[in-house]
Amino acid sequence: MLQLNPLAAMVLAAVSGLWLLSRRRWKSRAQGNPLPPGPPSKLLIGNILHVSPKQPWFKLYEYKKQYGDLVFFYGLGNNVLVLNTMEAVSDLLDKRGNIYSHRPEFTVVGELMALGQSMPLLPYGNEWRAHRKLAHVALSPGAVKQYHELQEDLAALLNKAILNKPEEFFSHYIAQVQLSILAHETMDMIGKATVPGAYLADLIPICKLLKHLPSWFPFHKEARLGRAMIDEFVTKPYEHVKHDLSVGEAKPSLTQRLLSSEKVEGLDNYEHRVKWTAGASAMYGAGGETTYSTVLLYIMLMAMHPEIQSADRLPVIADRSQMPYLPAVTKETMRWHLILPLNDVYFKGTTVLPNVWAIALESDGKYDPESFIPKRFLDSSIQPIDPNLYAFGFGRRICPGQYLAQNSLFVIMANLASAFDIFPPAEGKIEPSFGPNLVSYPEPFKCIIKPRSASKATLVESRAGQCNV
Ligand code: HEM
Repeated sequence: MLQLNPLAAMVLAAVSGLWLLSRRRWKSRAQGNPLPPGPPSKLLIGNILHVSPKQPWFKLYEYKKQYGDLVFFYGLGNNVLVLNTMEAVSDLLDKRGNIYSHRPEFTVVGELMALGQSMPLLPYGNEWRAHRKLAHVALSPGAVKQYHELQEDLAALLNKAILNKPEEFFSHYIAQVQLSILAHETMDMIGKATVPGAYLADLIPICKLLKHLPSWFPFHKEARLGRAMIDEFVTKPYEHVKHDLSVGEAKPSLTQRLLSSEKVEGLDNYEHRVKWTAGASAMYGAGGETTYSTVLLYIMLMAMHPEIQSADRLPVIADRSQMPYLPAVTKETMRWHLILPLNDVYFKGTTVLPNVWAIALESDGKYDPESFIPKRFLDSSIQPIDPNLYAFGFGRRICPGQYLAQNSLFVIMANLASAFDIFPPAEGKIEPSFGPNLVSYPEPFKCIIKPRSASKATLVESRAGQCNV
């Protein structure tokens, strides 16, 4: 009898499986079944390879122009449905959120590195619900008020750091939110590993079997390292807050809020869940990546458009309703470059991808969609879609940190706008470019940041002196 070694058997099983799956789709199209259109396909590999794993949003935007509101990709055991309009996204992900709220499985980062226990990767179900309940306690619109003072202090300290060393603006914010080297490296590793298709085992379902290969295979080594980094990243800050609570010195934070408030009713395994909810939030947003990259993007856009900056005192979060121009600048910053351009859900074998990039670039009928023009959000003759409706995701998976993030963005941007003028670099000009990770933040760039006046500089110094952090 023919003896196959395990690897050859897996490869054979993979190829046969793919061939069968691909034939089914191929036949379905040939029989006129109503699959949405997509780029031309080939037997065995379908058309999935038209979705590049590197910054796929650019190509997907082109496909929208070519194939319309819904575009379908398949092959190598994957089905991907791309939704290109707000209507399509809202029909599926908001109105039918009960079925479109699963996540695709990530074998390497989710299972082998154990990140699958964090909220963003948890499947839709009881464990995920428990994490969302906890997140709601700490991050609901009412709960985030308790962080106002802290956020205002952090914005004031950022202003001071920039005043003292304006040329180091790129790293101040990281220092500000106390992202240690470990956190930064872990975030970078997670950011790379969670881009769809980063590992073969995630791109080709049958390759999930690769996880059964002996532990000396190189990708197992990489996974073990990743697992240890993630574990330390989640456990260390948690233990730190627990210690501070025990000696009565804990500062406001998600973990502090959840450990010091009444336990949420009906939740067992409380500490483990708190640790992972706070850890996941740290990883996904509060850790800084999302807010940090939006702030960097804002500085970059201000340097490219110095004509639109002005303000005359250091603002607080309560000022938001009296400052209509700044929210317009914030919205336009979020629209002009989405820092989380991919967020997908999973339903019965199909990954559903709201193409937020294409939605952001949808024409408002008046202003060029690719240009940075904040006044589009103040012009009553048009109704551009508010980026807050798509930048934070959709349906039941919508970002639980959005209220905290909106406050952070407002207070940081308002403080920067009030204290500094931001100009392009003395030599050359800024050519915007962005990293390839899940959070797509600006690549380092140079600009000139100067205090508006000597009195502004004094105000920045004295406000920073009153901080409690
Ligand atoms: C500008 C800042 C932010 C942006 C643009 C943003 C955007 C998003 C988006 C688009 C999603 C949905 C992702 C998906 O469906 O795959 C998401 C999910 C999430 N965000 Fe945020 N976020 C921001 C800040 C924050 C903050 C400050 C926190 C926590 C304090 C946070 C915690 C989370 C968590 C835990 C999830 C996963 C939710 C789930 O899967 O149920 N985010 N965010």
